[in-house]
Amino acid sequence: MASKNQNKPPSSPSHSKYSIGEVPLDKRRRIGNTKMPLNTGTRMQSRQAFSVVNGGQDLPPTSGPSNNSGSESTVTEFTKEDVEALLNEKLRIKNKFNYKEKSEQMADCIKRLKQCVKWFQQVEGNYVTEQDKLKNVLELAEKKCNDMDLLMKAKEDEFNSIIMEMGNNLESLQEKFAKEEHDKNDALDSFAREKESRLAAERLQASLSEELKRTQIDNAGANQKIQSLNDMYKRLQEYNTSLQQYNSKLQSDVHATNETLKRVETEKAAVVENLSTLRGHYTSLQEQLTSSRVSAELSFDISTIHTNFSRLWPDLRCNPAFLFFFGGSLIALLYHENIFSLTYLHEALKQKEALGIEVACLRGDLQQVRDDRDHQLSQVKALSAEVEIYRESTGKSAAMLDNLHLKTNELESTCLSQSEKIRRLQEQLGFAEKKLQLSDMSATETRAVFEEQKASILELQNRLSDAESKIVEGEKLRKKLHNTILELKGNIRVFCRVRPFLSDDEVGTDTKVVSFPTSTESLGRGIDLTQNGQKLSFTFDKVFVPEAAQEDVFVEISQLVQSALDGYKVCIFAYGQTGSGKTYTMMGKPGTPHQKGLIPRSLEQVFETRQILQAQGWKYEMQVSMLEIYNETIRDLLAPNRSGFDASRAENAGKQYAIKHDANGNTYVSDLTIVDVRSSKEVSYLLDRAAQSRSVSKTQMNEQSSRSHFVFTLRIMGVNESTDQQVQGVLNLIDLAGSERLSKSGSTGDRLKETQAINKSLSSLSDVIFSLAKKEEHIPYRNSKLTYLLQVTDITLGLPGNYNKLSESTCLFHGCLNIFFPYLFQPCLGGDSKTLMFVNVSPDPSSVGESLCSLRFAARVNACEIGVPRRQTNLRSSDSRLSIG
Ligand SMILES: Nc1ncnc2c1ncn2[C@@H]1O[C@H](COP(=O)(O)OP(=O)(O)OP(=O)(O)O)[C@@H](O)[C@H]1O
Repeated sequence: MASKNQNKPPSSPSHSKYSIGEVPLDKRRRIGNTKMPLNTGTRMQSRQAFSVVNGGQDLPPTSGPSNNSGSESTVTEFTKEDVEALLNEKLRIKNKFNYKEKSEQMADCIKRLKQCVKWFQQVEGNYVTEQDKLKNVLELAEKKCNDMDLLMKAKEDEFNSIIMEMGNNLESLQEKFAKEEHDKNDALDSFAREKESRLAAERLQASLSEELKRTQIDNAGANQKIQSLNDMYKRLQEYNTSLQQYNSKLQSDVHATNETLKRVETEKAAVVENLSTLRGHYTSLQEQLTSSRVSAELSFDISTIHTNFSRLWPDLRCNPAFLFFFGGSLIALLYHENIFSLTYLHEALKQKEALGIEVACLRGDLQQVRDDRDHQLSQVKALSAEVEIYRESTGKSAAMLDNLHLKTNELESTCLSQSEKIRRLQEQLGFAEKKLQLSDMSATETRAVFEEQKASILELQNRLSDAESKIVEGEKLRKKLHNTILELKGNIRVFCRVRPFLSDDEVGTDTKVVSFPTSTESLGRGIDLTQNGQKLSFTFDKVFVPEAAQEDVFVEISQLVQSALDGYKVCIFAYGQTGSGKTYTMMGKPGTPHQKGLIPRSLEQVFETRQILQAQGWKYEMQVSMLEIYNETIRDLLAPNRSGFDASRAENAGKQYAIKHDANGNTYVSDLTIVDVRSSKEVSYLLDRAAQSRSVSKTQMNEQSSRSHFVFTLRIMGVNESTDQQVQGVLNLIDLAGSERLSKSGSTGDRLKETQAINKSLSSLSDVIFSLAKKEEHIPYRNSKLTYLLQVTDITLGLPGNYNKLSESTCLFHGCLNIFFPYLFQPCLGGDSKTLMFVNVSPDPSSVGESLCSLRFAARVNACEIGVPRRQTNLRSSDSRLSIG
């Protein structure tokens, strides 16, 4: 700028000249916008002074007002031309020997030179004050920055605790919600059951009512039947009674008839006896008559007797006793009065006739009696038959009666049972109605409880959504803070890890080459290396002592892994001498889960966090690729049927695995296998496969030395359904091949070639990093496959819109399907990525030289700033295509 001004014509001093106080103005603005005070009045004055010095020829008249003119304390400003003019000024003396004029001119010149020196001193003083001020400002800014850092940490802790609390709240709310849901379901179930039972009870009630009606009708019919049966029974009883009365009458008649019959029999017997006696008497009397016909007088008497007798006869002839008595008396009389009977013979004959008549009468009577008797007997027989019939009919009627009784009893019992049944049914109906009422009440209660629960669920859901939105907000804030902190820490960070002594290391050496400072400032961050008695100190972001466990190391990088899920490109690589523990740090020790390295732990965290973020609406898709760079050749470690080192060569012979560019300037590796993964187990399986395929061999320094750079890439694509946000993060985990000195390794042949390739690529890596740090225009990424790949490690799909196609096809053969697609890559090292370098160091004194080289390299990397990380987020576009970061 100064030279530019020098070329301008002196006629326009306002353009060509500038005040020295103004020159650093731009600079000052750059430093901190703190303006130096410009004394315009003083400047004008000095210009006037100069015009005086220059004889008023060079400078135009000042346009501004002149302040403090003539003041001794004012300082005149000088331009470069002024100074040069002053220095080149020659004395204009006409007379060489006019010493007075000469001395005057010289004094004037000295005066102006003094003014110039004074002005320079003042400018310098201004610079010093400005510098001090700037220093103060810088200190203040640093202090502010530190305060901010502390504040950020405190805020982060606070937010972490809030997030945890919210997480706990969410969990408890979710539990509560689940419980409420469960209760609600129970209530709904019981409500449905109650409803069902109510319906069943109603159905039962209806059927019971119908049955009751039927039974009532049956009952009415049965009652009518009973009534009619009762009537019939009564009638039958009456009939029975009448039959019994008739029977008893008949029996009494039979009895009376039997009595009469007996009496008649007795009378008959007596009459028969009398008759026989009378016959005897008659015979004797006939004899007597024959003999005593003589006596006529007797006839008279007999006739008298006969007359008397006849007179009496109508009264007595019906009396058998009289007849008997009369006959006997008569016979006795006749007998006793035999002597006198002749007299009365006639009368006797008359009497005899009368008796004959009487006998005839008696016979008639007897016949009559006999007839009566026969009649009576027939009557008795008829009665007996009737009785018999009656008895039979009585028996029948009894049977009928019994039947009737039985039937009545049956009917009564049926009636009773039906009454009982009706009673029971009525009871059941009452119960059912009560139950119905109860179930109605409980249904109402359940409904009320259900409504309450619904309200509380709604409230809980609202609270849950509030809590969720708070969590989302908190999560956003956490991410922001987390990434601000990471950015403040620097986007390339260096961790140093010292491995423990191994059995193969030099033992018995008294000198410990690696030590760790214990001062508060360097604790956990410093490492001292002693070489040839000289202690060299290094400071990194973190230094892990040999005793540090894998878990301790992972804790320190877990936040970086989280960044990959938040949509950042993250690159973690292990650098160091061969056998210093790079593979152990990245992969861990196979077969010992507690010694697993950062890669498996990172994947576990990624998948665990994915699970947690799912609750916030995030859905992630992950893709994995693994490759190695061996002797400047890319090898696909997930290529199909790749089981061993040699096999891979044959298998992948046809594959290009070339890093290419497309028309958009994107770079991709062709033919690389990408596998969709859904769990850390799947990735572990792939890692095992890759480990088996890696180029490993025994060296003097390491039993199992990795002869290649191993690049593990996990591409994370996240979509938040609720916020329509998308993130694309990349996690690159790289186990570099170990650096080694050719002299020390003693490699020859293929091993020598390997070692040379490794060393070349590592030196290219350091070149790239330092070029980035220096912000050079040209970054020599292309000097090695490793740097070219690190520049382009963010694997994305080559063809927009192919993602869905790939997902579909990979899902079909999910697991270990190999798909040969071109994949795009974006800058990883530098650009907008977050990079962490592990420098692995061996404590072995024989490796001190190598360790020093590694630490120096790491220290230089630590001092670099290689870009500002940028998060790859998008709002989902309508065609749901994932954007490429
Ligand atoms: N922190 C550690 N704790 C226990 N053992 C370790 C640790 N670091 C490394 N080792 C052991 O040291 C040996 C060499 O480690 P490793 O193979 O990881 O080195 P490397 O740097 O990967 O070597 P190379 O570059 O040759 O592959 C292994 O046997 C490993 O188990």
